[in-house]
Amino acid sequence: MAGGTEKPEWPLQGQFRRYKVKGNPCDIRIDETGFTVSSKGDGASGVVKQEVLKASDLVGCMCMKAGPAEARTHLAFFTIFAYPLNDKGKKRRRVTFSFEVDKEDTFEKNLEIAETWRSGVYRAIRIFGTANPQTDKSKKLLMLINPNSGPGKAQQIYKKQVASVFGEAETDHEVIITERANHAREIVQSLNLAKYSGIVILSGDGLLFEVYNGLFERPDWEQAIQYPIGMIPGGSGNGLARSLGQWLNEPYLANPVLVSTLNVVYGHLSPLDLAIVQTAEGKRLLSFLSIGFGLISDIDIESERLRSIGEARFVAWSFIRVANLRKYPAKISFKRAQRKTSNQIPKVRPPLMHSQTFEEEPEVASEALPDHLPRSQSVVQEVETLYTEDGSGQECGDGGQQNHKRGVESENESNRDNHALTDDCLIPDLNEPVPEDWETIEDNFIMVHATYQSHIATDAFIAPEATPNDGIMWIMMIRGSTPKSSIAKLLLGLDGTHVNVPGIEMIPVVALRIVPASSNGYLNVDGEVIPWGPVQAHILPRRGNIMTR
Ligand SMILES: Nc1ncnc2c1ncn2[C@@H]1O[C@H](COP(=O)(O)OP(=O)(O)OP(=O)(O)O)[C@@H](O)[C@H]1O
Repeated sequence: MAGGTEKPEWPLQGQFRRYKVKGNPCDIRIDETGFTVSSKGDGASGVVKQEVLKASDLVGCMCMKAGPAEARTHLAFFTIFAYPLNDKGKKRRRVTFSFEVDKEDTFEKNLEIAETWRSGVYRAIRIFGTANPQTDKSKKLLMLINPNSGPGKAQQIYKKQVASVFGEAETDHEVIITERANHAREIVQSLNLAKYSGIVILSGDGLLFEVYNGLFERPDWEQAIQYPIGMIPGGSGNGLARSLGQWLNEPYLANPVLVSTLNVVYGHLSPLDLAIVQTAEGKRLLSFLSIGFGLISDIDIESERLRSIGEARFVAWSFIRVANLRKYPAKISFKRAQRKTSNQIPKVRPPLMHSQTFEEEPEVASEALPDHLPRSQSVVQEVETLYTEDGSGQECGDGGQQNHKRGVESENESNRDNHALTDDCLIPDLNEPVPEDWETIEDNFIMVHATYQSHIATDAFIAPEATPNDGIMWIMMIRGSTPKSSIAKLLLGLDGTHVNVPGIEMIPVVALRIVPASSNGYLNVDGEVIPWGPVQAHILPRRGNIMTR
């Protein structure tokens, strides 16, 4: 066994003293289920306290040497990092365990033992994850940060929250701060995808829309859109990150950034539904969130002027818009999905399993930790300096001077129609009549919004039954005849209960055509405006790959 006892391999068991914690040495063990530490109290009764961290809550392990204050220079140390749920399952918290390795006379030999434990921790993490494909850990991630997203805090979020978890998890990555609208799109259009294990967005949904459309515009788009994507919320519209939290039954709201960062460091890939949108000009766009017009779209677009207040902008603008309801004459056609019925209360998911910890871990403050050893691979990023793609350093804060630009009308002149799709066989061209098995509703509408994710924003739980990969677009439809009281109820709580409010129709579909009959309005795809006019979308079930736990 590691730690001075014989058998090296698996599971690892040993006895070590905890760094800077008084008391007897602890028995520790790492196996497929995770990490267990048993500590015996003083005295004859010697109550044994056991704590268990599930493998799925472990993120990494670091080996260290003694700091300058430590006289026993032959010691080595290892620290295990984990993010278990708290006892009520309402939040994830950081837990560290640091151990001294004092089995041998020399630092080098003790370090070897510490390294065995480090490998054991990563083995436990990997074994837990074998059921799902994972991102290729031998390559680095490309992280794109929009310094102007939402209230402009994305770089701060990276420095203060994301970089430390990436360091603990040895998640090698390269950061690019986007310099202007469409920068991310241009980067991914010509990116050597083989160089990276995936792309992580630290921003709002708008930057992911750019990335997906950059991938969609590549000649190899059919493979490119399957590229692993990670999403860490940093904008004012974070619908996908919130939807993933909902699906995974994570306590997302307690710490959205941590929960989403953990999705990235685990790097399991889950299939993600995407949709192809065809506009009247013959353009095709790739969408991962929603398409619609009317009330919610208007609120999303018009509240843009309040973006400095972050996600609260949607609520604030709702009050203004509901007082001045607009109605839009239009023809809505759709192919109904076979598998779901509409307007149901969502099923409650089983609670997550907890790691078994008896008390809040007395966290070892990072300054109290021994010195980190330089690692063989360059895996811990310097937090102060972010790296551009060519490797030249770029100080945080450089990239925020560009104006935030909305809309995709003019941005992609070169959007050539190279998407001769097998999937297009499903649906006719936009200027052809819809097939006979489609349904059509012609009316005045307060809104029509089709979403493939449960949330289109943190507070907008539009489609309670939607999961990221069920192959369904949920149309939420409100007709002009719906009483204002129903609309008010809806906007007071887009919390999933709205599906039972009279006048709110939820229709599961796989394809949708919108033909507006009014001269103007906002057509919204993933929070971006596209030109007002006929448009249709169809689902590409499970075509994307999103990083999840
Ligand atoms: N450096 C930059 N300066 C200005 N705009 C940028 C920059 N980088 C990216 N953008 C643009 O900002 C848009 C919105 O970004 P994002 O979605 O990340 O933030 P958001 O606050 O959530 O925005 P939204 O208003 O779309 O919800 C992106 O579509 C992108 O085109």
